Amino acid sequence: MPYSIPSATGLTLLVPVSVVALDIIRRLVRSRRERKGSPLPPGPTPIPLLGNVLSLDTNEPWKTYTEWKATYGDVLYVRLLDQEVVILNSQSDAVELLEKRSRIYSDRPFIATIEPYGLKCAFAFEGYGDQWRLCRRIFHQTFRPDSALTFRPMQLRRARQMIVNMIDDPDRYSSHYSTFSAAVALSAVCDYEPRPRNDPMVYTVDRFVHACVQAATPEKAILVKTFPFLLRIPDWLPGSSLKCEARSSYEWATKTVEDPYQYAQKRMEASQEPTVSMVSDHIIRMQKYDESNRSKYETALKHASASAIIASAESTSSSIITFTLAMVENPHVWKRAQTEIDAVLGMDRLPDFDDRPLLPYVEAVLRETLRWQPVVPLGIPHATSSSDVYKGCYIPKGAIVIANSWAMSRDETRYPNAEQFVPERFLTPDGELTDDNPSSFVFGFGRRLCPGRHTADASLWTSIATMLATLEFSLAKDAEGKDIIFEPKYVNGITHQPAPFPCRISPRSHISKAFLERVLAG
Ligand code: HEM
Repeated sequence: MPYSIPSATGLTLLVPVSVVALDIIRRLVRSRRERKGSPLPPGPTPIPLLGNVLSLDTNEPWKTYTEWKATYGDVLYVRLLDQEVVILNSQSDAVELLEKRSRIYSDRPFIATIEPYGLKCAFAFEGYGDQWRLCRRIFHQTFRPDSALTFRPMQLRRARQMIVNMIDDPDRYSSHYSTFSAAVALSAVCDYEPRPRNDPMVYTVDRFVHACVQAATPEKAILVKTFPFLLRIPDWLPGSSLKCEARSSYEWATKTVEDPYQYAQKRMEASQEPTVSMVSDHIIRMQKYDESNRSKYETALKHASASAIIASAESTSSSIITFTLAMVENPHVWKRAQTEIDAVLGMDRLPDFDDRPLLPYVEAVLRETLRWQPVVPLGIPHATSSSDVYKGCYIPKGAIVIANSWAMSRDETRYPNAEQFVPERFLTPDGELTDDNPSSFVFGFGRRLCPGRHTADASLWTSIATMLATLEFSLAKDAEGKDIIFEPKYVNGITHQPAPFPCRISPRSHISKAFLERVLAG
């Protein structure tokens, strides 16, 4: 065979690949030494260096992990290059480890895309330390259950405003959901009232979320982790698209952090009256700190505010899109919900939070929406801060630990025909609600449990109940009046939501824009 001199490109690739390979071997040897013979949890056989990367569906990894559950069980171990990952497929194991042993399981892993995509501003990705604690404390003061109750009138008003927008421009339903979801957070964070449509602050948040959300998973970060130079190559070289995407995401992140903060600051300066919002409350508290602590506090406040805005905008609107898809596919569900609503409320008023206990079927629709397509199917990955032994298996220090909500939602013994949208599964034969609530797994576990869940629950209930009371959902029609049948597609990343689909959303016969405007006015 003729001897060939490696090309410049070959050499350029050879160096980083060799460094990565040596690092993987070094870590694997160290991990084996530390285990002292204890087995790792069962899992698919990894191939040298790459581990299980090639057997994984990186677009919907939750499905692969759920399939592997059938062979390897509820707690399984996979390796993605050198990264050790433990998947928890059952709620009981997630509670056992992430809640009962939360001292070990509350860190976050290094994900190579977080920093370059500007996601460092979200404390959801912050390691388990003082900065995270401060952000979470600031966040909690605004979003804890009793404070979150004060948002309810605003949530009702925004949900009703959303219906006016839907009647005006039903085809842009997804944009109306984004406006509603961001409006709730922006109001709590900086007392900002977005315009009903085309609001600049909502636009910024939307752009940032779209730019970063698909990149922020350990499975998708593999490329950047393996070839970090991809973030440094010149714009004109092939392969620079990733760097450009990251740069654009970073720019939107900066605006998402700064704009709400500056808005609140300016309002405080301009207003004679004290303004009430997360940012203004903490700007006042901050005055008592010295210069260096104040700067730390200011960063934490900005991160707590950005986290609320990003998390609320993305997860709430994804859930409402999921609900819409379920209604279009299952018209008998919205019809049954409307019968319940009309019987309790009559036809001349809209649902209020006081009606909630009287509407068990609407509640079951909300629970089934959360279960059917969990919007954060793998939660946000946890990481171990020390090694552990669970059910006789060794869990390494630094392992990523994932609570697979998707697998929990597909548990056929708990949810028969799990792929179907069946709210009745949450009702007894007498029509009472059962004790089963998917909120017990879709919001995560332990010290990292979603701190926005009370606000999320109220936003989702009010939007779903108001939509059910006022709208009808059906398939869109083509030019010849035939139903447009479609196969749902999903946009996947750290979240999972239906991609836009054709549908017809129209007001019920007794609902008009004038009626809604009267309700809003009065
Ligand atoms: C349907 C709606 C929502 C779902 C399904 C959801 C789900 C989750 C999940 C699974 C986590 C990770 C928990 C863990 O690590 O174990 C999380 C974290 C978080 N969520 Fe939510 N969430 C929702 C809405 C919201 C809203 C509306 C807000 C803000 C108001 C919010 C703020 C946060 C924050 C700040 C974290 C990071 C917590 C930390 O790392 O300490 N979420 N959420």
